[in-house]
Amino acid sequence: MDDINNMWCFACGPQNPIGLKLKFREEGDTYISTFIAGPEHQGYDGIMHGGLVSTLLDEIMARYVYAKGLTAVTAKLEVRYRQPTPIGQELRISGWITSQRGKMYELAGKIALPDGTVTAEGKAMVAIKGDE
Ligand SMILES: CCCCCCCCCCCC(=O)SCCNC(=O)CCNC(=O)[C@H](O)C(C)(C)COP(=O)(O)OP(=O)(O)OC[C@H]1O[C@@H](n2cnc3c(N)ncnc32)[C@H](O)[C@@H]1OP(=O)(O)O
Repeated sequence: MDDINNMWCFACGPQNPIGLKLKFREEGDTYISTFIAGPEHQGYDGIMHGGLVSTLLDEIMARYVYAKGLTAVTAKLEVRYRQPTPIGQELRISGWITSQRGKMYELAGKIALPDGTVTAEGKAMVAIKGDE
């Protein structure tokens, strides 16, 4: 999983022509990204496809562990779709660590609209690969 090939990550790889090209920053103990979905990301008209909503949550949580210098993979992902996630509005995607036991991190995440409405929430177990 070297970084050269990781440049093709569907969610964050800058070289992936059909990827989401997410960028990230850390605010306190929270990892943040933003995304505006287009019609190419929708399922039903005007609504982001649920699989891509879960991709955003998966990425913000697993990549936070990766950003801490660890090779991390998602072992379990749970998504609660609270209400439709619209296209054309800036989505704020955030993730944070809730616990750690050995090589397993537990994280939570959410997607919020500019007015603060939460459209989806996630929980993940993220495993560290190898001897890190
Ligand atoms: C610039 C570019 C950047 C690029 C940056 C890129 C960031 C990309 C982020 C994307 C994130 C992804 O989508 S990653 C892709 C999707 N995920 C994957 O492909 C992962 C596939 N699964 C695996 O590789 C494996 O199953 C692991 C590593 C998760 C676990 O395997 P393992 O290491 O052999 O561990 P194993 O012996 O099974 O279990 C060890 C302990 O963990 C527990 N455990 C294992 N799995 C689970 C589970 N799902 N839920 C609860 N507990 C679990 C076991 O009970 C055990 O506890 P005990 O008995 O010891 O107490």
